[in-house]
Amino acid sequence: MESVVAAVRCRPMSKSEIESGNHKAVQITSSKQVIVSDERAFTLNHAYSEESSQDEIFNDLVNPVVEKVMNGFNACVMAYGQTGSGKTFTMGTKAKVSTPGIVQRALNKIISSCVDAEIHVSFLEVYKEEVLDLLSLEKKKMPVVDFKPVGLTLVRTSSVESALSIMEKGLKNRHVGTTNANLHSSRSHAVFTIYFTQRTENGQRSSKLYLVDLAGSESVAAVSGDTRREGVMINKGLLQLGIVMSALSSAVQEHVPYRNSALTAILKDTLSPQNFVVLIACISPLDVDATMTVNSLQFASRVGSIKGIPEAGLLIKQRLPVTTPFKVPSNIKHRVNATISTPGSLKKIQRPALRPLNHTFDSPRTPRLQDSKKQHWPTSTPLQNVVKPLFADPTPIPKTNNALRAAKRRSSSEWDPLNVSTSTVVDSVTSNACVLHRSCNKFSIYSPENEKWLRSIIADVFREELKNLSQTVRLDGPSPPKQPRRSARLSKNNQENLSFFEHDPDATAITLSSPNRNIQNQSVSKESVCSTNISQSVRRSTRLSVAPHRSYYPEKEVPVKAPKLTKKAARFSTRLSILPTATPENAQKQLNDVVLDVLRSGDVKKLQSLPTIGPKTAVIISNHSLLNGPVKSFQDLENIRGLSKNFTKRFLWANNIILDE
Ligand SMILES: Nc1ncnc2c1ncn2[C@@H]1O[C@H](COP(=O)(O)OP(=O)(O)OP(=O)(O)O)[C@@H](O)[C@H]1O
Repeated sequence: MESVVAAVRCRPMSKSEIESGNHKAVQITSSKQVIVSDERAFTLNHAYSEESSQDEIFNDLVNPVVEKVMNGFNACVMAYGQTGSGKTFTMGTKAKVSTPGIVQRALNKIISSCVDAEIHVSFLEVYKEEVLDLLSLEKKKMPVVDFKPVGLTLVRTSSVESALSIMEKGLKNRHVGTTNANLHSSRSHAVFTIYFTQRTENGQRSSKLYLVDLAGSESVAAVSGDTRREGVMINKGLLQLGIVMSALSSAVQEHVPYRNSALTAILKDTLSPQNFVVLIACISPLDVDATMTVNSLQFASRVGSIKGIPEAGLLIKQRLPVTTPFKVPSNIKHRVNATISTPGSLKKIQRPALRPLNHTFDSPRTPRLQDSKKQHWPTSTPLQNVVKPLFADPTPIPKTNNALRAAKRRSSSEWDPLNVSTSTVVDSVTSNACVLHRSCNKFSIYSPENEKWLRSIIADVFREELKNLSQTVRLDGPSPPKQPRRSARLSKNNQENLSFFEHDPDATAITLSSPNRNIQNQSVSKESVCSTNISQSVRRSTRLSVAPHRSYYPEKEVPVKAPKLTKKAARFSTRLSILPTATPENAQKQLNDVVLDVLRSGDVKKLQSLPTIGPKTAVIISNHSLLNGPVKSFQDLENIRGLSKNFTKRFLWANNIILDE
């Protein structure tokens, strides 16, 4: 049996419809095909004509599903179609039906087949997007939490009669109205659920059978008021049901929007490929309903294309919890966390608990083996013998940059007795360790993976050994000259320089008069050198602040810059410079002559050097000189046109001109 079955059932025309002269537009051409208005053909799993009976529908479509429910599977049987197309008739969700529908037959089948099973029923409706419990007295609204109506009334039943009476009780609460197509039209989606529970040898088996009588899809264009609002909400629920079915039938796995409506939310349990779903599209045979018929058949075709693999409830319970790739099981969480370092902090390097073979190679910077582990190491190894000749290796160090740096490190840190670089020794020891490893296979002290840490260990060990060796050599034989501290060397040099200065100051002058230091010989004095020596006991910064080279270098004569004169002052100084040497007796006369000469020149620039003569006045005097010849005396200034009457008086006073009486 297929998990999703889509069938079509065409209702017969009523007497009134025949009398009114309606034409038939639907033809059931085979057990699976239906043709609408001789134009649209639909092929579904089953196609039932007007002559089909309730018994036939149940046996073909529902009976196999009921058997699956009794075997632990969930199932859903839905009647879908336009209003007045026979959904309620087919489902049997009507009180006092003349012909039992699917609900009655399913109850009869389940209750009569399984005596030892527990049967519960519930009945709810979805009206205007609200979920109402039809079996509660007050017809309470129920919130839907986690796709389940909270507080739904479940009634246990053991007989078909009691179950049907329960359903009829609920039907009294159902919203029913009148539409153009149906005098007793269902205005809500009704869901009658049969809960089947049976104890087996393997455990308890629970399953559900949803029997859904959907409200009729209808055009809301011709209606108004409450009916219109009801129609809008009904269509909304059906539209969302169609979207869910489309998502389920899609070849590409996509999000199924169960939450978009109350109807799809409460049917989520059963509307999935893991359950059995039977959709019966009820259609009207009338040609006037052809459009709605085509819509219903399209919906049924979509549902029929859903391919699923049903799973029994018991099997679902036994499935192991699925772990997503991002979810770390709690039992290994601490181990996973240990591998993730905090950003910004360095991961602590854990060295393996391996030690060099010679105990003299122990370094305080490397972990020590426990005694229990140490006893497995050989007491004497050839490593010591291999290493020893290295200290006497007279191979000269290649003067590369690295070698220079290594030499610098040696000179600054430790004495190197045989001029062997640390890196060379470490390289040699590492390679010898490799040789040793090959000869003693059971000790995996060296491998390409741990070469780095092995190098570091050997470097540490080598430094320690070098220290010990240098001490031994000092005890045994003459130790090499140890370089004194830099500060001591500097003070010694200064003392030497002092005595050198005392005995041969000229030689010092020659030394200091190198091209880099342009010093003159006579600048060096004994006093300055003495002051240098005295200052050795004070800080270097202090010594520098009173540096003796100040006395070596004579202070240069800084040329005195002349203050920048203003234009007027410059003119005045020019005028003074042209004054000849005068004596007190003829000074006034000479001044008068100089000023008069300037007036006679008629030069505009020279004229402006005189007080009270500005650019305009200079031009006036210059023009006058051009026209009438040079000015002969100071009195001529009174005759120059353009000058004020007081100009001559001001000019004479400003230029210290005193005329003879
Ligand atoms: N297969 C059928 N055989 C005989 N009569 C039928 C059949 N299907 C429907 N009818 C009759 O058609 C009328 C309308 O049917 P029904 O109430 O089931 O429609 P509906 O789809 O439920 O309408 P609504 O959506 O408005 O509730 C009823 O009187 C019913 O008896």
